[in-house]
Amino acid sequence: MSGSDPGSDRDPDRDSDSDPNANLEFEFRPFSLELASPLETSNGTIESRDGFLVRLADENGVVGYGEATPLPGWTESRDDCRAALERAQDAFRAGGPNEALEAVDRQVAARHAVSLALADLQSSRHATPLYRYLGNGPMVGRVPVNATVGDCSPAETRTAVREASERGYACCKLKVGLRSVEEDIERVREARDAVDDAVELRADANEAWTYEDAESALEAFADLGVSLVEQPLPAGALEGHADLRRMDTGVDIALDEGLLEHGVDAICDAEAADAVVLKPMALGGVDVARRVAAWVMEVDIAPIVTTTIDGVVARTGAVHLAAAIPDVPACGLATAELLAEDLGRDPVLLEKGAAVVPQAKGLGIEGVWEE
Ligand SMILES: O=C(O)CCC(=O)c1ccccc1C(=O)O
Ligand SMILES: [Mg+2]
Repeated sequence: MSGSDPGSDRDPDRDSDSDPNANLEFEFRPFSLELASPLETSNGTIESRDGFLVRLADENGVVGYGEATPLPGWTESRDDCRAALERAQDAFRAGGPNEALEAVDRQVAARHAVSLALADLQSSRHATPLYRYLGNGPMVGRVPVNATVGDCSPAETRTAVREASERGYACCKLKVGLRSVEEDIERVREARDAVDDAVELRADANEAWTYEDAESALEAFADLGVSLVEQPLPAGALEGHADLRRMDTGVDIALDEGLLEHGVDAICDAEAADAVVLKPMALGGVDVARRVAAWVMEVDIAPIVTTTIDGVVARTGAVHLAAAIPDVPACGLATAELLAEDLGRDPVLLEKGAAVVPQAKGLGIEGVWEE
């Protein structure tokens, strides 16, 4: 974290006059959010998102919110997440923020919630929007976002991409890999045909393909002007992805599951990616994701921020993260519409293919706890 560390000067005899965190209240409670319609990916169908909302409050009434929305395969289980948050609560009361973060160090969704609540609280105290606290950078009005199109028929793909472009999206990401490569190529052909060439098309195979599948898909996708394919091969296949890059089709290779499995160093050494996908919920927080972004940008790998279809608290955190990254490419942040319900009012307006970044203090979230 680039801001001042909320717990570094903690006094063992916690004195509320000198330590603003001495009497912080730490609470959390469960929630369950249904999706508007299930999101089909080649790794399974997401039907609902169940997690925990965290709330910190200090004696002056300053509040910080965090969200832990575990997704099996990407994060710890819901049970492990709850147990970790219970430990964090105890550690918070006995020690302070640093002890709480330590208690959730290996549970990424729980760490996401605790670190986000602290960052929201701290940036609120400084009357700074979270993204400026994270990045120390300039004011940013909006970040570009992609529309997310789940697996569906070629005709439905055409309609979904056309509708997204009519709503102003300049980038659409199609989930692929559930159908044959031939049919996915057909879907991309329909998508390409449905919109102006200026609309960027991406695909996300979520590890579905063999090397041969990926070769044929990339060749066809290149002709259809697809800009990037996310995780064509299984996460373990670092060399395979490097080989796909060396085909030099013009289609960029992004690693998502592969980043979580291998980390930045191994990806750089293998020259396995043009871009990496940063999911704060799976990386352990927006602070961790911000550091990964800075690191990969130094070696010319593009950081793309996405959610795991999170509630409004985590989603807004991801918008702030994207706003803290200079010249961020289109990010997978238009996921609110995939949910049938939410934790509270959304402070992020989606307009013409961009997320309008909240400029209020902290996350800019209000009214998610009361109700
Ligand atoms: O990136 C997007 O457009 C939306 C997010 C998304 O695709 C996703 C959502 C949940 C779990 C995994 C993924 C993924 O990128 O693979
Ligand atoms: Mg992905």
